[in-house]
Amino acid sequence: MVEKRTPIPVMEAIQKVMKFAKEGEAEVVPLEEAYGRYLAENLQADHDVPPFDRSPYDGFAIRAADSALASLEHPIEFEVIETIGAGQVATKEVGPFQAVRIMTGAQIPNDCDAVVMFEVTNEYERDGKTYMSIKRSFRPGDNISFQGEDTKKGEVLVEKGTFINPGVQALLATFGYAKVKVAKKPKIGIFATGSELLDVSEPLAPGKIRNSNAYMIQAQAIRSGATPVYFGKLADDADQCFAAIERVLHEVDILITTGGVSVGDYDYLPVIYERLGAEVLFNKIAMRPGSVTTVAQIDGKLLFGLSGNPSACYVGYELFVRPVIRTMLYSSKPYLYKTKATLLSDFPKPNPFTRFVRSYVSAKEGQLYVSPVGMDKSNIVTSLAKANALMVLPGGTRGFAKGDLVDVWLLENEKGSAQ
Ligand SMILES: Nc1nc2c(c(=O)[nH]1)N[C@H]1C(S)=C(S)[C@@H](COP(=O)(O)OP(=O)(O)OC[C@H]3O[C@@H](n4cnc5c(N)ncnc54)[C@H](O)[C@@H]3O)O[C@H]1N2
Ligand code: MOO
Ligand SMILES: [Mg+2]
Repeated sequence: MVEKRTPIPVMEAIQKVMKFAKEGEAEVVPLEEAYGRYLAENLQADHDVPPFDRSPYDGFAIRAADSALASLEHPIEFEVIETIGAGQVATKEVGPFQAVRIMTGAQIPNDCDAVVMFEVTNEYERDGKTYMSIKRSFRPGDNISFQGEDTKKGEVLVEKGTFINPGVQALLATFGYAKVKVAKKPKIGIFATGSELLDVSEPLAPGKIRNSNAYMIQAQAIRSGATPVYFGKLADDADQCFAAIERVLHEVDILITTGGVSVGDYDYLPVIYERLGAEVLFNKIAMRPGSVTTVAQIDGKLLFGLSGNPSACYVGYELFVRPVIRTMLYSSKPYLYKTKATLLSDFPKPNPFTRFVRSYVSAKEGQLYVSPVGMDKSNIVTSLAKANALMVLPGGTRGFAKGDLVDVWLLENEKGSAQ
């Protein structure tokens, strides 16, 4: 008799899995290799930026008070006593009506408190000395880029768990992080099960299909910040699958299998979990696709039995595996980024279960729009290539119409959501 499974709500299933999600380990990498990783500690400013008052322009540093009486009719003359570029510091004291020729980025000389851009000065030589004159007054602080105006010493600039993008990379360099503490990439073991599966390079044969899930999951693993370890494909043979899974389990942080989790004669994963002594957290979820997604744990290690159907497998990874990975990578927002978008076409299908429609979200004039990207069936593979979001249609709804505002979960957004 066919086993009767009781579906649980999606959110409940996610919570059951997340009970086993814990922070991973950290490692230190050279700054050059930090891009694309996740910070294992807060990035804190260990000095003010800029570290000294500096000139934002090429011009002349002056004592503002000397310019107080300058006007169109009465230009004020300054003697230029020195020239400094960025990286140099003034060596002379600046007295009344004296100026230092200063370049962008150079430290403001001690006695000066304003900078005059070249464009508003008149520069000339007289008796072997250099002078410049100005026709307006300046206030103390005019055209100065002040110490600490960018950031103050001690400020937390980027939090632990943040994806290191080129901007974070710049900050790491600014604060002298030649080596960066990042989250170690979790190792995700992958098996594709199914006697029908061909290798990518094999020609099609009757009844057979190429194994696409293994490559899709490897890419999803990398996208979520993990290292995939592909162990190959397994025929639908309980003993062979059990032996292979048992052999590699200790080598990885998480193990994913695809296929063989439903109620078919050759769906052996349920038997394998039992033989391993693993606790099955759930084996039926009130969602489409991916209703057969099964998750088990053994000594706290998670085993994800993703569906063999490509769309179901894809959605199963993003909903259940990704937040576990992101938690290991120290994120406080491990879930897909959630927002809302306006539906661009009717979606009349009723939704007995919560439906995750592979979709494309686009922005136009400040508004987000969403449209499904292909046939909405769990065995469809082509829609996945175009999807950048999952449109989430709650269970118990009777379909949606063009113009409705619907929930969308973004697949390619690094920020994530806290829940
Ligand atoms: N009587 C029932 N039958 C089915 C149920 C059910 O509740 N009662 N659930 C259906 C649903 S929903 C899904 S989803 C599938 C899940 O099947 P399995 O996870 O057991 O996966 P398989 O049987 O091994 O394969 C299903 C399908 O996917 C193809 N496949 C498998 N692996 C790959 C791969 N690596 N790359 C590409 N395609 C793959 C496979 O050839 C099958 O076509 O069960 C329904 N049945
Ligand atoms: O697991 Mo199935 O994807 O609900 O079609
Ligand atoms: Mg099956």
